[in-house]
Amino acid sequence: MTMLTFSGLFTRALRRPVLLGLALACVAALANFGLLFLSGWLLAGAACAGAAGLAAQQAFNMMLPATGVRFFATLRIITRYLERLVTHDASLRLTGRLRVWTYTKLAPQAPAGLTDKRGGDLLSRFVSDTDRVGQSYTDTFIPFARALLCGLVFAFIFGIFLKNAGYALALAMLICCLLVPVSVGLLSAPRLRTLATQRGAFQADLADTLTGLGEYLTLGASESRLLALETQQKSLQRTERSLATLESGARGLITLIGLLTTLCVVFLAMQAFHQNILSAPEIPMLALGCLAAFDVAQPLPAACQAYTRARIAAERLQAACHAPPCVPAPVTPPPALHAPLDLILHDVSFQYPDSPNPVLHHASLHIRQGERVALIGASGVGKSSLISLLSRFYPYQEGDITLGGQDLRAFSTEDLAKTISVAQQDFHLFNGTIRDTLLLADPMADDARLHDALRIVQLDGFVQHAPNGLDTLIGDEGLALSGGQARRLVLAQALLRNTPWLILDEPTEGLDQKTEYSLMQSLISARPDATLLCITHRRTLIPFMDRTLTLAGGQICPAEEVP
Ligand SMILES: Nc1ncnc2c1ncn2[C@@H]1O[C@H](COP(=O)(O)OP(=O)(O)OP(=O)(O)O)[C@@H](O)[C@H]1O
Repeated sequence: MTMLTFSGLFTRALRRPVLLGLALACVAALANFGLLFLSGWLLAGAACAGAAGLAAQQAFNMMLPATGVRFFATLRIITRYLERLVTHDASLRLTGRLRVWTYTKLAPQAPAGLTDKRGGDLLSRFVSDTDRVGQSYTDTFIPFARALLCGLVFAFIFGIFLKNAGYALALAMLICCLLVPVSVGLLSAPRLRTLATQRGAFQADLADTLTGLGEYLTLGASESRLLALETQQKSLQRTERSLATLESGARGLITLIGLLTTLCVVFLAMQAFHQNILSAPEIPMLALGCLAAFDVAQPLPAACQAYTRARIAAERLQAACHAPPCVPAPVTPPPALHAPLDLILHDVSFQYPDSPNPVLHHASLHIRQGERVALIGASGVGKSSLISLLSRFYPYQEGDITLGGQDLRAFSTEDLAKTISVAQQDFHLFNGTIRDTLLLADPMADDARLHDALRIVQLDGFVQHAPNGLDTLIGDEGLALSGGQARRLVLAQALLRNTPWLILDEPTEGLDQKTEYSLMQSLISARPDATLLCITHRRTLIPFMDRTLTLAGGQICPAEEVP
């Protein structure tokens, strides 16, 4: 069912290249058959003429069949090349479309809908599963369609020369093209399901291990982790070996059936020769043609396994992509925002999906445009969760939130990002240079603007002394930076976005008091008009704010009112 869904999605656009690929594959197979068929006749005919004396030698026309052999040999090479070109191009394009489709389904689920999914497994679905589904036409449809179409033609040609040989070939082809591959497919299916689960778990564990290698080393757990990965790798190899054994066993069986059929054809041809129905050169012609005919059946066991692999991959993709976004996308374009861009929460209640405890419980709040507000509260009370609500990462269950008088539900995360810049507490930095990191926030910013943002967050000195200035690499997750430097780089990104609202979650965590003071001073003088919501545990930031609110027990109230 899931494969059909994907077929419906993609075949229309790719029907032409897939059909062209199939036509080329059939021509290549027929050319291969013609080559051996004619070569058998030519060799035997030339030998017979040679043995029959000078007159027979001179009467034997070598030129025409030799030209035919050359023609088939050339045709086989050219059509095989073109078939690969066309089918690989089609399958790469299909994989590309599938990856775009997967992305468009996964992206709206982020971040809330992806918290229960493992990064390595998701990556494996995104890369390997899309690949398998994308290649299903070239790996499955084309080999099967070619085998059935060409099988019919081969049997028909044999039937022209010798009816019984045609029937024998048709029966053997039917066994090799349907019975053997389908049996392999059925026997492989449970193993392929196990393999998909094992591979997903292995890739997820491997990704986690590589990400947390430092932690494993410092915790002294690296050896046990490597041992666990090795055990997983071994069981993966065992499953793969059993699949390879099944596939090669089936290929062996097809070869055996091909040889037995050839013997049968030779036997029938000998009888026909004695009855003067066939000439002597036609016996090796039919024998070699019979061997060539089975070439199209050889890839079918692997094709059946490829089909099951693709079906499982399609199911895995559907499973990852089918979930609706945690926050439904607005159905109409976002309304225009007009000043004043006040933020008002009225009686808002929120709890995480599958969590019994509400984080916000009938909470209310009013922040006027241009205000600077600190939000404090005990750890785990829900301060960062409030940011997630304002970024539309999660839906709130009760109450209303408005920005500039407009309901927040009318905006998507991307719409809101045009008005609100957020520097998260748990940020992510991509591996790249300082310049790349900053340009993510404002791709049009010139060096002067980048340096200006770095100056405000007190990083200009560091960048000036860095070996490559703005082109210094920051490493994975900013590993080449200190915690405070990485946090300030994220702050610089938020500033570069130049939005009227700034929400900063613990912006000065990890900074000494002097740097913290300079940073806040230059931030406020650079953006005196910005509305600032600053979540902090640090009392040192409070003098920079107009007022302080406290979040406690799911409610937000002025700090002075907290008992
Ligand atoms: N994605 C999530 N799914 C379920 N529960 C969550 C999720 N994120 C946070 N929580 C829970 O929600 C509560 C509030 O967490 P939150 O991170 O908002 O607290 P906080 O006030 O920002 O804490 P801190 O000051 O330590 O950063 C916590 O009990 C936390 O366990």
